[in-house]
Amino acid sequence: MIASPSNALNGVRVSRETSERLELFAALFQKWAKSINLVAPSTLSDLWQRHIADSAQIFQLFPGPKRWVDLGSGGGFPGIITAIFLAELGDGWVHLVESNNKKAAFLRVALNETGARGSVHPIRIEESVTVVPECDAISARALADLPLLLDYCASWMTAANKPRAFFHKGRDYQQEVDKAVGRFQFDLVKHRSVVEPDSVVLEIANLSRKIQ
Ligand SMILES: C[S@@+](CC[C@H](N)C(=O)[O-])C[C@H]1O[C@@H](n2cnc3c(N)ncnc32)[C@H](O)[C@@H]1O
Repeated sequence: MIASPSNALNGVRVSRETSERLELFAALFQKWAKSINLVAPSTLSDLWQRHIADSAQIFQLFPGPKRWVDLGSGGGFPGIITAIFLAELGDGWVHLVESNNKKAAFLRVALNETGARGSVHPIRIEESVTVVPECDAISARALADLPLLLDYCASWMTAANKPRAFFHKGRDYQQEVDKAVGRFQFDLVKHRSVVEPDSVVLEIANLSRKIQ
């Protein structure tokens, strides 16, 4: 095992193969970001820390082969990074749901060129449950507030296999949790972000809707 290319993965050790895939993805991302707005341009100079390391922590929280759904994947965070980690294991799969056609095209190229394990669904999240009927884990970053995320995920998360969800959230996450508990019951683990001191990753399991 070697350190990541720029030592920017906050102590996460990755194999040479994964490191090379991440580097390839970073180069593709920089190239495409010039013509498509994949992330806020002001964050491009900090791609490794702000986006790749931030995304890598999701797979570290729930490692191993799994069927993932990444909602609103945008430029691939965290879905493509999870799919790159899975490539080394040769098992597991990430379904990337992204309704913007240009971003979906980029995601396809990124999967093909890095050999990551996933597929792109250029559709609305609201339609994706019929396309991806079962999963073990769900991720989403910078997509919606927690109540709406739980609405998006409810069909998967109330299935018998009880998937878990992992959501990046900023410092105001508690207000979103308070709003969500009005409508849902769930188990919650707050993981402090390894990248942003005030941010967290919310891990949610055993979701059910409260009877109103
Ligand atoms: C703010 S971006 C975040 C992208 C990425 N997750 C990240 O953290 O960089 C939100 C993305 O979700 C997509 N999106 C928003 N609502 C959606 C929906 N209902 N169905 C599918 N994609 C959606 C947008 O096109 C956009 O690319």
